[in-house]
Amino acid sequence: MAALDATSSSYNPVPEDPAPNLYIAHHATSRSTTTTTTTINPTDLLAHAQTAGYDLLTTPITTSHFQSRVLALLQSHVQTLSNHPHSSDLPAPSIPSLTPADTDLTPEPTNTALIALISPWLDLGSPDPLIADISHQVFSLEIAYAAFCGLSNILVPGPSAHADSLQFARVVLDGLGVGPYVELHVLLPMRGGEEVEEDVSAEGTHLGELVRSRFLPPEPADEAEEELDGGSELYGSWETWERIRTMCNYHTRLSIALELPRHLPPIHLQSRWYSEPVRLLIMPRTTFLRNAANHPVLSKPHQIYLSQLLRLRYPPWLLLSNTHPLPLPQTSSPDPTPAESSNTKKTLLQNNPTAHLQYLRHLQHSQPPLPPIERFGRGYQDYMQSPLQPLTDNLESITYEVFEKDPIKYTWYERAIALALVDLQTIKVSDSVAREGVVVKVAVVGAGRGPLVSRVLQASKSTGVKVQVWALEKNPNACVLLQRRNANDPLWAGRVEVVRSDMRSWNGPEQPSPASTADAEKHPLKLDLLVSELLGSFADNELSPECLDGAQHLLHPTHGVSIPQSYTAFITPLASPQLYRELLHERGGSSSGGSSKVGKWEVPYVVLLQQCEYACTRPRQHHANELATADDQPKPQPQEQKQEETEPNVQPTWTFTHPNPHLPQSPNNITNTHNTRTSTHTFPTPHPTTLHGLAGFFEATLYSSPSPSSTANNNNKNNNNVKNNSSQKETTIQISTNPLTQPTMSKDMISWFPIFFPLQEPLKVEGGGQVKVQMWRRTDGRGVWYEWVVESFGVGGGRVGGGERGSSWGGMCLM
Ligand SMILES: C[S@@+](CC[C@H](N)C(=O)[O-])C[C@H]1O[C@@H](n2cnc3c(N)ncnc32)[C@H](O)[C@@H]1O
Repeated sequence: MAALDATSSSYNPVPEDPAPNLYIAHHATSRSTTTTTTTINPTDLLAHAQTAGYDLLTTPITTSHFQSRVLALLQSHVQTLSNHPHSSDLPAPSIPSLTPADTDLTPEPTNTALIALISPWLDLGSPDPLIADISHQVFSLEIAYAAFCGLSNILVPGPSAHADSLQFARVVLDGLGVGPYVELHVLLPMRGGEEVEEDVSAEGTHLGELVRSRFLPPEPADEAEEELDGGSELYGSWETWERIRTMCNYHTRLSIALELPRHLPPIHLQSRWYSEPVRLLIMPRTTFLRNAANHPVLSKPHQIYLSQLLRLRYPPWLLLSNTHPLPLPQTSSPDPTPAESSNTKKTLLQNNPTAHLQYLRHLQHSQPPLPPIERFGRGYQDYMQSPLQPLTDNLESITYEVFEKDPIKYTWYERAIALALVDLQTIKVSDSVAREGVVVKVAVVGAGRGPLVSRVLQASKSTGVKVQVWALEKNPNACVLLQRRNANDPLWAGRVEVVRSDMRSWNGPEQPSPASTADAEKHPLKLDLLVSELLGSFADNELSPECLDGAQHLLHPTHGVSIPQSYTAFITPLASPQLYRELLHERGGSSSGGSSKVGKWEVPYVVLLQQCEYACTRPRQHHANELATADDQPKPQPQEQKQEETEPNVQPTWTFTHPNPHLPQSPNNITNTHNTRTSTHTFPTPHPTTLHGLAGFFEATLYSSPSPSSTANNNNKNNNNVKNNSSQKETTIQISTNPLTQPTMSKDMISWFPIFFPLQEPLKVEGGGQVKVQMWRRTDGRGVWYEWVVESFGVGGGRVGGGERGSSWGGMCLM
């Protein structure tokens, strides 16, 4: 069991569902307070923007006066170069410090609501060293002055078409060093080969136009080469970003300002950007359509994408770009005549200066409710926790309390128990032992505070099958509650025998009362049903196999049933720059913040995955457990719609079955080698990507009944995870965290978040290449750990990278 660490003080058990946070900025690419008006400075303009309903405002750092000064300096230098015999030896001119005429910014307390704009006429990453140098100097001056004035969010125009993106990245890295608190947001289009509107509308001379011809890269040699470029162009902008952030070593203060185009790119590319740190989302006027009433609206795909982004733990800020000038207060005029007044109303309707803003506010307040797992895990999205170790540690009551909030798990267990009770009764009745009414002997092993014990008693009541119940728990503190509950809970009514023991050392139920001693002597007391919930996010990672092996001898050898009967772990490659960045920069040397000796790369983490991408997809398949009727299908959530045609390629690793028919007898099983596992996987990778680890899930069969007609099933006609196909004569209750099967097996179950096996080095994979994964479950008889190796292969099959072995040996689960 592994979802929330409930001991965290920020855990809120009854989260409400307020509108998502949405900060909206007014952005004008040509805003220049000195050229449009001499009276309005950025501070006053911000006040007007906030009065109009905006939260934030963008502002240039320097003025057109500064631009003219830099251009004049550059031109004079170029002139000198042309007259100079050794022109290449001359250093680039130094840009003098800013003067009051060069900037309208002054330090003000309200400046935190301003987003500073690096001059769009710079050519950072220019192939011409002179232009690159001048641009770099201006860039540093602007960042330094913005930081001085208290503006910490800075929008940096992305590299121009001919720029060297590594040179650009080098400059950005320097910029991050200029101000210790500034956050740089690099402006990029979603699709490669597209220009952002910002560049198109930049005013004045762009330094890129002044690149000397000898520095321009050669034109593509022939058409074939052009075609080659065109093939990877779709991901071109993302690949530029990938180079920038790799060069900047996943800097925590570096993120993306993404421009949303009028036509969104394919869903796989949308998903890619979704997984990246997009902090600013630029919405030019052209992103909007007009509805029948001539109001600006977003297309359905834009709305869906925005909804996904708004559900993020830190939704991006929206920049409404070049929609309308800010409404400024008018100078007073005499009252209008009725005719004038009517005309004004019409004009306002047609040309409402905040229509786009109002529409976005409307979207903000009409978002669909969050699914239960997101509501439950709010604030924990992409937050990595070390898995629980309920075998070695004794859990707190509050942790059990959080488990017990699951709306699905316990109900599904009760249904499985009811099915098993009915089947076991049938078997025992047919057995000559039971002549005067059958009693099914049930032990809940690892009973915690007793919720599964209650479910056994409830199932007994609903099916009419008599039970004798033991509740075994090794946590002495939980045993106090179990005993108290047995005394006080009317359902328990003193009928439950509480046993404080490790299940592996329990010798089994006591002999029955003297009245039936003769019977007991003939038939040693064995359990009919063993109920446990020892599953971790990767199924077997909390040592359920080892614990249940140790209790297997308690079960009746021919008809004894374990709930769960089996469980399988699943994996898929994951791209998650956020998790990688956090591990790299924000975690100390160890997984638990410093006190433990375990390296932070040496443990798998339990994490509610959100801002990530399942990097390996395949065409959508029909899953065996999906129901035929569309009505029963869960309505797709916005995030799931990206899986309309493709789905994550999630593959099974290994399975454990209980009771294990092949369990070796002592002393062999002391070594535990029968519980080691190995799996090998190949994942075709359709699009270029960079992997940061593996995501793990599980599916468990709680109980699969051979009987087609069961009371439990008839009582639960509405449950959508019951396979009841009379031709197969099977009724199966399953739970799942696998994203492919969870919606049909156990939708809305919240007890388990996925597990994440990190890669210490991000692994690049070509579009059309393959990822090979090997996983091992290993043991030395003292503990259990995992090892994982991920390799990338190119389109031609050659090995591209990877191969380092990840291992959780240092943080192994002790047996
Ligand atoms: C995930 S909790 C489940 C508690 C409860 N059955 C429920 O579903 O809410 C697992 C419980 O098993 C107990 N446990 C784990 N290993 C055990 C062992 N070897 N013997 C007895 N109890 C064990 C833990 O102390 C913990 O209370």
